[in-house]
Amino acid sequence: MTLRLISSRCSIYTAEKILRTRQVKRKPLRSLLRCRPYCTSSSHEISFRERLQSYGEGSVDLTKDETDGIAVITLNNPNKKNAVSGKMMLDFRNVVEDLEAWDDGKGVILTGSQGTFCSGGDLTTVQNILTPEQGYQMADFMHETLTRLHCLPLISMALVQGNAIGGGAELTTACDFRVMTNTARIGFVHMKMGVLTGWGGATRLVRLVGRSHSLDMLCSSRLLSSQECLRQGLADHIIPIQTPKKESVEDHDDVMKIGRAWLSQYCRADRQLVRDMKTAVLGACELDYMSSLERERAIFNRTWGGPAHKRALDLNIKHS
Ligand SMILES: CC[C@H](C(=O)O)C(=O)SCCNC(=O)CCNC(=O)[C@H](O)C(C)(C)COP(=O)(O)OP(=O)(O)OC[C@H]1O[C@@H](n2cnc3c(N)ncnc32)[C@H](O)[C@@H]1OP(=O)(O)O
Repeated sequence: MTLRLISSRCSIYTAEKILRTRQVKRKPLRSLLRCRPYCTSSSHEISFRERLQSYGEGSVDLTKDETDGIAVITLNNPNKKNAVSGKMMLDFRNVVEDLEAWDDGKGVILTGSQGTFCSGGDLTTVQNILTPEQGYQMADFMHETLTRLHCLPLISMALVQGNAIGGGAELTTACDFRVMTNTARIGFVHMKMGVLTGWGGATRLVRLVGRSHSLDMLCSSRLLSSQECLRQGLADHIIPIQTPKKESVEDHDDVMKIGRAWLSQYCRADRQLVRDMKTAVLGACELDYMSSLERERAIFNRTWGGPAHKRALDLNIKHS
């Protein structure tokens, strides 16, 4: 029943993943539903969405380049360092749904406008949804959006300039790669703000950097330099910025060009191959060993003897 409800809004594969995410330690679904403290019936969800919409600053914008198959999601609320308002949470969901339907895509870049990434939840929106029930609904909504982003068959990269703070730091963990400029910082400042990670960041961070590094990053609330992020395995690449002063808006285009080129190195193969390889890797991260092998076999079988395979064989390639 729940699977059907979710799958009316997204692919079966994504729906399976969302359910799996919700099944804490493989508990039966029924016991998980008993754990959910608040009713999330569709009427509750609609009124919560209306509430989010009323906190209407900023936008989350999507551009899709059909030539190279790379899309860009831009968090756009520059007066508040791209803090995510209620409306932007809704925009974000629409953007992810759009990407789920984009069959021609290979990669996606998540970035912020005007030389900075994101300063977390918009504190005005936060002030207006402070009841435990509203907090739960907001977390549930963002968990689903970010799980669906994480599960896209596109190779995803967070391009971090300036600061990724609180929820902004959590957003970076929903991507496959994190590329930072040398002056950028990531800070899981939640505990300093008296709250836990509301957008699923702790769960994903532990999978990225392990238990002790995660506890260090989460419980210290400190801002991590790009060099530290690289050392700890949170960042994958650093883009050097020439100017020693603060990053400016003018840098943004250059940084985007370099970031895009960095992601493109993984998007050179045929569109379907890129998507299939991402799906296989995702399965290996999220499924048990045997299920992942089964999925990998099925995906492999789609490529074997296909046009890309035959073309490569005809070329008699030497891998020097
Ligand atoms: C589940 C997610 C979780 C939650 O929602 O509870 C979180 O995200 S917790 C973290 C919440 N975010 C913060 O606490 C960030 C607070 N902001 C800062 O620390 C700084 O503004 C910083 C480091 C992001 C940027 O510093 P900088 O010196 O470059 O800029 P300003 O401080 O002058 O900021 C400019 C302007 O933006 C406003 N601003 C910044 N962040 C937010 C925000 N999250 N919500 C609303 N408004 C924000 C800031 O107040 C300034 O406004 P102004 O009117 O010009 O004073």
